[in-house]
Amino acid sequence: MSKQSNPTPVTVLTGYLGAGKTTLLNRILTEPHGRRYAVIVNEFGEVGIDNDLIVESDEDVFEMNNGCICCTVRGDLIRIIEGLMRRPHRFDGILIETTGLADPAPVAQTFFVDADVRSKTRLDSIITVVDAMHLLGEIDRAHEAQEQLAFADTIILNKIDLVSGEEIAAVEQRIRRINPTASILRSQRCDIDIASLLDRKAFDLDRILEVEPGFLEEEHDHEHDDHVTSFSLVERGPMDPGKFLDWLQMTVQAFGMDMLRMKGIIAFSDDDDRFVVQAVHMLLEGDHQRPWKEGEDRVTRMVFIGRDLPRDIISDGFLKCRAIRQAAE
Ligand SMILES: Nc1nc2c(ncn2[C@@H]2O[C@H](COP(=O)(O)OP(=O)(O)OP(=O)(O)O)[C@@H](O)[C@H]2O)c(=O)[nH]1
Repeated sequence: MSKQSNPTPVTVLTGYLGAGKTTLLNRILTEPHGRRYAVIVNEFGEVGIDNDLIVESDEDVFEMNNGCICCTVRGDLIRIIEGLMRRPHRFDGILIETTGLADPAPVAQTFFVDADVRSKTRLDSIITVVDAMHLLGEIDRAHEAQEQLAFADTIILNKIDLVSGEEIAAVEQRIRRINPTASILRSQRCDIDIASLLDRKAFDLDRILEVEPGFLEEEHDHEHDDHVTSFSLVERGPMDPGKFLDWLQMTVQAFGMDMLRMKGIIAFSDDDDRFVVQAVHMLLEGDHQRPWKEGEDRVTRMVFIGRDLPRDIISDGFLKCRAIRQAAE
């Protein structure tokens, strides 16, 4: 257990939309590496879904849903960390999962410019997860993805099952143009040695100051890409599984180019299990997750994040997938 005088190590998990951050977080929370973490999760979108996709564990998980961690909620981040520091013996480190659209600079800066936070914590590592299949298609127009790579000391080149050896080499080359020094680990579903990622003193302030000389001085003025927006769909009645899955497949095909990310928890008619759907562009996954709990609201919630997605069309199609109840019911 850490002594109070030792600063608590902080690991920041970043990476563009759908790269595999939650997959990595779930491994960190379940694999036996002998450390306990307090976890801070920030998500983009009005309806919280990420927290439902994180494995249930003994760890304390704090959600920050009221905005982007790198902009409006930084004060919240400081407050959460200060709260955690009042009970330092409950955990060995802090993990922060940022949204896919976060600039990691202001998050990292928090650990240097806030005197109270700086005295009690130590930024240990910035780990950036990369989607080997989609990075090259997005990187030139996604400023945030470039920042995430530039700030990383460790890059996890994930989803190597979806690309060829030559494609992996091309992605690595592109990463190296942005960040020549970070260690790059290849993975499938983030299957890396978790213990080797944690508490490793990898963050190097001197290197960051080379990349961004004003890092410690100014307030970072971060601008998000205005074309990337998000909307949510919520429905309290059950959905028809056949109609819903057909519609979703069609939607992903039709709008996948601009659909950066989709996630949903679906309540199907005549089904006692929650169904989880996720897409990154046209790659769609869906599976039963766990039974609905006693008293849990069986509500369908979906979040779409994309470039100029036609909300009305998607919403209309969604509503047509509601299960029709028999008049006798
Ligand atoms: N084929 C394949 N799919 C993967 C791999 N890693 C993650 N996925 C899938 O990719 C999707 C996104 O993974 P997440 O871990 O939720 O990604 P994220 O970075 O947390 O996504 P955000 O919600 O945008 O923050 C999910 O459907 C995962 O099951 C991989 O190595 N190979």
